[in-house]
Amino acid sequence: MAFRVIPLVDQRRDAPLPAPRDEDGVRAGLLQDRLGRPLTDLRISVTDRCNFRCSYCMPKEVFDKNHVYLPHSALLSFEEITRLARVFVDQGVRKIRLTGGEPLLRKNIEHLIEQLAALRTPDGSPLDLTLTTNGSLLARKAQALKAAGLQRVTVSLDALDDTVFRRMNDMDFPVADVLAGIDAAREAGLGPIKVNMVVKRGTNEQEILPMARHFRERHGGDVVLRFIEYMDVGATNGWRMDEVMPSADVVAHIAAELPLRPLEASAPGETAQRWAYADGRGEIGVISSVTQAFCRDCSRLRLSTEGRVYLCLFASQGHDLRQLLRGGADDEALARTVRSIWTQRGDRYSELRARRPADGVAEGPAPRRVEMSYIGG
Ligand SMILES: Nc1nc2c(ncn2[C@@H]2O[C@H](COP(=O)(O)OP(=O)(O)OP(=O)(O)O)[C@@H](O)[C@H]2O)c(=O)[nH]1
Ligand SMILES: C[S@@+](CC[C@H](N)C(=O)[O-])C[C@H]1O[C@@H](n2cnc3c(N)ncnc32)[C@H](O)[C@@H]1O
Ligand code: SF4
Ligand code: SF4
Repeated sequence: MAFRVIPLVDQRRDAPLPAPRDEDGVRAGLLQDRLGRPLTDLRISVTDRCNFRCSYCMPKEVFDKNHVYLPHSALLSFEEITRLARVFVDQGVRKIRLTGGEPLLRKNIEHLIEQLAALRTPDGSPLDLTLTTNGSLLARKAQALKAAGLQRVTVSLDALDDTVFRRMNDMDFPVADVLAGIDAAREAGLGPIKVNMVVKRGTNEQEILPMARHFRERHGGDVVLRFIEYMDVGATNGWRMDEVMPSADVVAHIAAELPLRPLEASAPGETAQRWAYADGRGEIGVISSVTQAFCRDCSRLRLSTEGRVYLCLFASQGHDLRQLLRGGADDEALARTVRSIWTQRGDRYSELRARRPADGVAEGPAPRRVEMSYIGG
């Protein structure tokens, strides 16, 4: 596989902040973008570092050689993150996901969780506060995360077999420790727990059925396993269409042994299509970002570790809020900027890519996209 080296500077190109506008895009009290999509979901990257080197995300050949990680001074502090989160919540955000990189590597992450858990929507409701983790530190941190106010976790796990797991994440880490993390999260009450498995054809598709059997037999309906199509996100993973296993194939593969029936979406804009086991013992989800794009309902905004706002996972430029924040902007100025950014948004990368199935790559945004570990997966 050929890897190109993308120096950090490419991740830091800024889109100019739009001139603040007001009222446009605010309909029925909801801030909407140019395609009528509300802003309800904020994903915050708390670190660009990780202790895994998943080939589809942070390939060792790039991230252990020429990659420059953010210096500590560039990172938003917990107070800065919370202040921005409050501004987003006032604009309609109802769900906050902490991610990265590996969010449990960020020192004292539970202090940030405490601050975010105290936020309330304008009608006084708590937020849906969650976190995505590779599970490596979860067994030891689950109780503290729960005590700090985290509601639930999503754990990434690509295989049950140690050899296949290592092939995916390029680290010598036992699957048993991730499974212990999932058990600890359940015991701590961090449910409903979701387990995300990226399927890479030729690498881990033989693990689909063992994973389905394991989670249904051990956890029944308490853990929802979701299969994710391998995406062409970032610029370093050497993505090829022939390594994508379409969700339809995953569903057919499982249903041949364990019959499935489709379920309704549980929330508008949900990334996963849900399927129930016909015998009632739990459900699975499939996230078909490549073969069945879901941009139409995309209500997600991403805040990078150093305070840049990205309107799409495949963006190549962000809007720098840290500069405004550290330049003394008050909350109303920040809110006006957020409204302007969102109301001018028209991103729908995956939909555009799907229209060009020949090579699977859209013309849309510039090819040098930011990495998922930086923007927040
Ligand atoms: N193309 C695309 N893929 C996404 C987007 N959001 C999430 N994904 C993919 O879906 C995977 C799972 O997303 P999660 O982080 O679990 O978020 P979620 O599905 O919104 O989470 P729940 O609230 O638990 O349903 C991610 O790791 C991505 O691979 C998105 O906006 N665009
Ligand atoms: C970037 S990681 C960050 C959080 C944490 N380190 C983890 O792995 O759960 C978030 C999610 O992105 C997914 N992901 C990363 N690269 C991907 C790709 N190329 N295609 C699909 N999903 C990807 C991972 O599987 C993981 O579930
Ligand atoms: S997917 Fe998560 S665990 Fe894997 S390299 Fe990316 S950030 Fe790390
Ligand atoms: S490709 Fe961009 S616009 Fe489409 S669902 Fe993903 S983040 Fe949203």
